[in-house]
Amino acid sequence: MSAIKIDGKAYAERLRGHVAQAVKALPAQPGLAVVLVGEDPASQVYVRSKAKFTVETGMRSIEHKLPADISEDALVSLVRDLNADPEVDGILVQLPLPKGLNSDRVIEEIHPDKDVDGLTEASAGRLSLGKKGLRPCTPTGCVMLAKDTLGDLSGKHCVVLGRSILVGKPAALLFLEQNCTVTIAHSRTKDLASVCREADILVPAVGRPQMVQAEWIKPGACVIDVGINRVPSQRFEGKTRLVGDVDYKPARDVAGSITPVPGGVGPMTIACLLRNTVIAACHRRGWDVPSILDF
Ligand SMILES: NC(=O)C1=CN([C@@H]2O[C@H](COP(=O)(O)OP(=O)(O)OC[C@H]3O[C@@H](n4cnc5c(N)ncnc54)[C@H](OP(=O)(O)O)[C@@H]3O)[C@@H](O)[C@H]2O)C=CC1
Ligand SMILES: Nc1nc(=O)c2c([nH]1)NC[C@@H]1CN(c3ccc(C(=O)N[C@@H](CCC(=O)O)C(=O)O)cc3)C=[N+]21
Repeated sequence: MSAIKIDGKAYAERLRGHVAQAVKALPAQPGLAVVLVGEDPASQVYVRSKAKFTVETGMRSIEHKLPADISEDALVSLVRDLNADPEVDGILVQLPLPKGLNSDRVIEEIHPDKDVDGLTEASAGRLSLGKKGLRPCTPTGCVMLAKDTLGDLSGKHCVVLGRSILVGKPAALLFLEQNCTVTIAHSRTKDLASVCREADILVPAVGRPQMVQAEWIKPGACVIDVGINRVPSQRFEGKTRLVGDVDYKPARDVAGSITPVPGGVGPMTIACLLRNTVIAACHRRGWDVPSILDF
């Protein structure tokens, strides 16, 4: 039996359609500011597609591209200007920042009401306390795909592999919010294979190409592969290709459902960012959040 392929690309397209519909019904156009520091090629690709989809869904995209040698104070002062700008509803500072810039300090400057990445202390605190707030995009995308595939997640055992601030830790909290029984595994976990094999929902977010083997997967489990790893292509010399943290082909024979890479969680991250921008705009400007954005 081959696993159901969870089509994150199609789900993300649908979600962007809902965002566009929501935006049309608003009294004014939300704006998303993206700050890119330096010339990292992967970051440039992401920022370009964020801007493209922001415009496609009817919102305003405000892009700030800054040289890698910008001072931390200048960057902080840009974030403060964006906080004060009434036309800006969401602020995203693309990570990682070039060496020498303290990303903690810069992120902490973002006003929590505009924190569409969900990375400030205020947003993280609200998530961990179960209060309303902006939730991190990639973990939200993971929950959406799992719910779309499995329905109610109550009582399911979810194993999150990785505990980063951007992905693993918030993913664990969001699956907990769905009443899952959650295990967080990481580099010090003993016998990863057996821990993973307990999972009804397995969420690898480690950044190690094809680390998760078919034998680590409980037959029938739902696998949400967050990893995005660029490796040399075997077919074309000098070219690269994207692979996840899961050894996809053999895993397909064991899992009940699985996200591909590319075309899985990646596109969901951007769609959730757009959704967060609408939610932020509604909260800030005193509008009701359109119910079409519920999931
Ligand atoms: N699809 C998307 O939209 C996104 C994808 N990503 C991708 O997700 C992956 C993870 O990203 P991110 O969380 O930022 O990465 P980090 O490097 O910040 O975190 C990796 C986590 O994996 C754990 N880990 C590393 N090696 C092992 C190992 N051998 N065994 C067990 N655990 C291990 C680390 O454990 P410890 O804490 O103990 O060191 C850490 O908690 C990357 O491939 C990244 O590209 C990231 C963001 C968005
Ligand atoms: N402040 C901040 N917030 C982030 O959310 C953030 C960040 N910094 N830095 C980098 C990571 C990574 N990330 C991705 C977004 C989209 C895809 C994506 O769309 N991937 C496509 C493929 C894209 C390709 O072909 O390269 C897919 O998986 O199908 C991947 C990864 C967001 N991140």
